[in-house]
This record gives sequence, structure tokens and C-alpha cells, in this order.
Amino acid sequence: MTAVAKQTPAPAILSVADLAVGFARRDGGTAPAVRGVSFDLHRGEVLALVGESGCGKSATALALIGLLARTARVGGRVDFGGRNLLQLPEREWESIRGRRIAMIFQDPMSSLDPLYRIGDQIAEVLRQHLNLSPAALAARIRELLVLVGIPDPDLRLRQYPHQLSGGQRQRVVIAMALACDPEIIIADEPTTALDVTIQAQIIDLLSQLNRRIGMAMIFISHDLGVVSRIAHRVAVMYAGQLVESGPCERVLQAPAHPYTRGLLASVPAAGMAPKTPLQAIPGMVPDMARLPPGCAFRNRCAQAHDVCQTPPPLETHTPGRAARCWLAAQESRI
Ligand SMILES: Nc1ncnc2c1ncn2[C@@H]1O[C@H](COP(=O)(O)OP(=O)(O)OP(=O)(O)O)[C@@H](O)[C@H]1O
Repeated sequence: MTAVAKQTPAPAILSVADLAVGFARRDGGTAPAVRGVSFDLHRGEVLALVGESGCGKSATALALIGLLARTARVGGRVDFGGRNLLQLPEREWESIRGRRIAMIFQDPMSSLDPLYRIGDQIAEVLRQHLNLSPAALAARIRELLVLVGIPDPDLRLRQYPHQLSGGQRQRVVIAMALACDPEIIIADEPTTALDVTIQAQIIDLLSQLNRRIGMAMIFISHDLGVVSRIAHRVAVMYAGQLVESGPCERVLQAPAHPYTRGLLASVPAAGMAPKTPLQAIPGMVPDMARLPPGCAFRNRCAQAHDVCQTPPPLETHTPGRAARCWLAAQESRI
């Protein structure tokens, strides 16, 4: 696996502090989904949120853009533009969602309306937020299609979603997310629904756009191979908590948490011989309603020992690198 050389810029434009999300259960209780997550997103930076299905990545993302289900209970702070987004009334979200913070979902068809032409759908996003003349609107739609690498934009903008390939549809969704020059894009598994070659093209496009336009991005993925191609920083989540974070190259080269090491062993790395067996992490992600006492990963961890019955804190060992593991501290892995 080759990590692209990237630099982490400052300052923070979004600050998440002690974010907690829980979902109401039928018995009146709350099932936790996100447990005390804190991180900063810096201007121009790509931060990857990584972890297996069910570890709380999407719930974190949806909290940042005010799209959690009504049954969700939310705590903590999300500071952006001088406001705590968790307290924003819905009518005030209109000037932020899609305008200053935009989201790209996994399946392009969930963001596109099959009944409307591509150009009209991009126009709708622009009309919602900006007051452009008809000529400026048409020019901006064309410019966006060119920006995301859609060939023959004048033809494509008159077509319907079903007339485009899956990769082109995801490019259109990216164009819609970029339409109003947002400061932050949240991309939730944006390539999972695409085949492998197209996946690589979309990741390269997002990476190029980040470098050219400089928008910050929260990139959600379960695949550290994909993350290594785009992220400046990585935050690994397990059972709703951050278990490791740090600069992408350093985390991938010297993972401090056994869970991060498990995730790395389960993805193909560049230079690996073709039939090298990949190792899945044994066991299952715990049921969030019945978390084991102590470290949430200990039932799956080959290195678990007595101390792991006490929950480990997320400790910063070197500046910018943190891990939630008693062993990481003892072995000075970071
Ligand atoms: N609307 C909801 N109602 C009840 N529980 C939910 C809801 N959305 C998510 N959850 C639960 O919250 C936990 C975290 O889910 P989340 O979707 O954030 O995980 P994820 O890491 O993004 O996984 P995936 O990649 O599968 O989306 C899971 O236990 C999930 O079942």
C-alpha cells in the first residue's frame, strides 16, 4: 500500500467535541451509536473516518450535517462558523447544508432524481442557495460538469440519470456537492457502489479536487487501502468510539491499536503477492446495546490481558497521534 505524501494544513474549521449519538429503543432505553467522539477538521484537509460496518461512522457524519433520524438523541458540540451545529434550528440549516457543508452518499441514485435531467438537478441546487442569472446558471452547470471530468457536458446535462454509467452518475453527485463551493464535503463510502476501476477514478477525482479547490473533506470508508490514496489524517472508530487517530502515513506504517492492525491485515496492500491470504479480524463487532465491560475490542483482540477489563482512555502519545489501548502505551508504539 502506498500512501500519497500530503501535508496537514491548519487551522480547524470544524471542531467536534464529545459527540454522542444514541437511538431510542422500543423498551424506552437508548442504544449508543457514537460515544464521546472528538476531532478537528482543518482547512483543506482530508480526514478519513474508518471502521467496520456499524461502528458509528455514518451516525457521526449525519450529526455533522443535521440529518440524523428523529429518534436519535445527540450530545456534545459541533462548532462550525461560530455556531454549535447540534443546536441549530432546522430553518437555519438551509443556509449551511448543501451551501457550506455538502454530502456525497454511497449510492448516486439516492441523490439523483430519475425523472429530471442532470442539468436541471444541478440547477436546482444552485437556485436553492445562489441568485444567478440564467446565463450564469447555465455557465456554472457546464463548468461543474467539466470540473468533475464528464466528457461532452452539453449532451450530458440534457440526459437523465439512467443514461449515464454508475461512475458518471457519481461524478454528477460530486458536481452537485461542489456546486456552491462548500467549505466542507462529507463523503460517506462514495465508491462502495462502484466497480473497482471506477472506484479508483472517483477517489483520484476527489483527491484532485481537494488539491485544486482546497475544500476540506471527511471521507468515510471501511477500507484503509482506499483511505491511503486520499487522506491526510485518519480517525479509526470501533464500537462508536475513536480508537486511534493520526497522520495517514504514520498510522498506516505503524498502527498503534490492534484493531487498526486488524483492519490493515484485511485489505490488499500495494506490492503484495497476488495470492497472499488476507486475514479477517476474528469475531464480530459487538452489539452496541450490550457492550462488554472494559475495552470494547478485547473479545476480538489476540493481545487482550487483565488490564483490558478496565476501559482504556484515548491517550495522546506523540503530538497528533492518539490511541485507546493499554498496550500502545506500554509498548510505546507511537
Ligand atoms: N436510524 C437508526 N435507528 C436505530 N439505530 C441506528 C440508526 N442508524 C444507525 N443505527 C445504529 O447505530 C450504530 C452505528 O451505525 P452507523 O450507520 O453509524 O455505522 P457505520 O459505521 O456507518 O456502518 P455502515 O458502514 O454499515 O453504515 C449501529 O449499531 C446501527 O445499527
